Amino acid sequence: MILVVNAGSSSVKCAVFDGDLKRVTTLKATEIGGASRIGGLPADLPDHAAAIEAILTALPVDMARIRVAAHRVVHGGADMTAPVRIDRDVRARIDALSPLAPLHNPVNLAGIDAIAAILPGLPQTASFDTAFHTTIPDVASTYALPEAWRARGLRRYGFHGLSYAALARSLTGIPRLLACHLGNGASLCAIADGRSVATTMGYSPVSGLVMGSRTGDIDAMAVLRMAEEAGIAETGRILNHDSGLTALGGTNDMRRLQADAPKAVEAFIYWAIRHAGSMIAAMGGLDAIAFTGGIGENSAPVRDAIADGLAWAGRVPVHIVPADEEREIARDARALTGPFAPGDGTR
Ligand SMILES: Nc1ncnc2c1ncn2[C@@H]1O[C@H](COP(=O)(O)OP(=O)(O)O)[C@@H](O)[C@H]1O
Ligand SMILES: CC(=O)OP(=O)(O)O
Ligand SMILES: [Mg+2]
Repeated sequence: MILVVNAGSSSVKCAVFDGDLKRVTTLKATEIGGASRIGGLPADLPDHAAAIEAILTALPVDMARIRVAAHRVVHGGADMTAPVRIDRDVRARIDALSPLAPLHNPVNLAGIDAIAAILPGLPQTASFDTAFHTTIPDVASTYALPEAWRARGLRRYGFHGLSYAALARSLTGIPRLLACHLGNGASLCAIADGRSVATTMGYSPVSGLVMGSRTGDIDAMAVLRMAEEAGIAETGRILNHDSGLTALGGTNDMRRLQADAPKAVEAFIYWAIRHAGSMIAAMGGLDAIAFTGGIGENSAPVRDAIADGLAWAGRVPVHIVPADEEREIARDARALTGPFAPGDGTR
């Protein structure tokens, strides 16, 4: 069986799949380091390592039958564009990319290290959120910076790729699909004939849409002004943790915002529509819209407002697709570790 670890900034979702990619079980820890819960019940989880240990203890699965642990890693940089077996070199490269995805790569590594400590010797794989976007043409991924800076890897990468890959796998035959991953992190992707051709996030997951706690697009000079006054580290923290819906409406919880903070919801919807126009232009039109992620799957008012704001592009079918990053990660791990023999369970 395959153990999938999807570590987010404040949550960890673990899922177990069998060799046919059938989901055997799932367990999620939320609000790690705060009012933590596992499977909805209160639990004391000071950090991600504690959360993973508690999840593995609680999972109704014989750990001896786990053959590989497969991780979501948000930033793979310019080099890691396909799923890989994790070794010391890969671990170091994921670590080196942490400044580019400060809410994500460090907790992805915490997951990898926790598994190595709890299940020593178990093979581990990484699937990257950036990988789906390698099909984006250079014209769209290039920042207009001097060559010396572009050579250092400053370019648009794009994220939520595991979610988009799963979505594109389930919605086939759509020439120009606008995919909207609206969760705590939020992005849009122009998917033409199943391939990413444009996306709203860039060098890091901070750009594009207004998000739960990230600014979305902001003028580079405004960032420099902030860095001058607050310092680089504090500015990074503000842009990633204190901004977005949290800054405009006092919380990153869309349910509470819908009840209490209409201006914040309006900003979220307004920028989703504005950026969607850019995605539609990149595809030369629109044939369908797909929503996924916690907001995309659950908030009909947000979905309807975005679809209404795009009526000028034609009334097109709207799909709601449950985000299934975990199965995509399990699929990658299975491909890396080879076919599972019938009855194969031991390491
Ligand atoms: N019924 C709902 N209506 C509106 N928003 C919802 C609903 N359920 C969940 N959400 C929102 O989904 C967001 C979290 O999305 P999710 O994809 O679970 O996050 P993450 O990016 O951390 O995986 C939160 O803003 C939450 O309030
Ligand atoms: C890349 C990213 O933004 O992920 P999440 O939505 O899980 O924060
Ligand atoms: Mg998410």
